[in-house]
Amino acid sequence: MGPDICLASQSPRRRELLAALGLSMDVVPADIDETPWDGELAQDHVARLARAKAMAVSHSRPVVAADTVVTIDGQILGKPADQADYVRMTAALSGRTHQVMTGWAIAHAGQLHSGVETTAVTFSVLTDAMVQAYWDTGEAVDKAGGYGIQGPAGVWVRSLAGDYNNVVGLPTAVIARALVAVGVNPWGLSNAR
Ligand SMILES: Cc1cn([C@H]2C[C@H](O)[C@@H](COP(=O)(O)OP(=O)(O)OP(=O)(O)O)O2)c(=O)[nH]c1=O
Repeated sequence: MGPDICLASQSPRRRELLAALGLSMDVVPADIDETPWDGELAQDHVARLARAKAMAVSHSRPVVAADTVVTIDGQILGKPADQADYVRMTAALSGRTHQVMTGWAIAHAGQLHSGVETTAVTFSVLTDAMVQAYWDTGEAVDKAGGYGIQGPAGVWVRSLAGDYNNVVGLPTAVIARALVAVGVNPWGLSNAR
């Protein structure tokens, strides 16, 4: 019968989140340009990239893709280019509330289902020592906004509103509902709301 889904992502976090739901999958990363367009809003950006990733992969099973950014003051924070970029990002996030937006898309049988999920995260004030110590762990580089909530940077969080998994990279509750709609349903969920 083959796997339940195809995951169009190189992110180990996304693979783990979907595996934790009990889904089996083929992994076929989609390599697309992730540069925001001039003036592009964060929610439009993540929606566009998630759809592009899902459509870039062809597979007989539903193709799941996502894109995550951190946004604050109208700025899109992707993965830091270098340490100076990371320091700039953490300065913007320190002691304040930012939004983590994940665009998701499921391509199947010529149809595309997609959406954007937002989680609000409030950080404590970050000291220079905290920012340097976290950089030294090496965890900042491949993460939107320069932090991973699931690791040592979890201690920076004062409060969170929304889906925690969405911050890690996939809004699993919403994705599960969308998968049920395309016929993947290992959970016995009905389509009733
Ligand atoms: C904010 C935050 C981001 N992240 C990660 C999730 C994503 O992997 C990454 C954002 O980059 P993305 O471009 O969304 O994903 P990716 O490049 O890792 O994988 P692909 O494009 O193939 O799907 O940041 C965390 O792991 N924890 C966090 O708290």
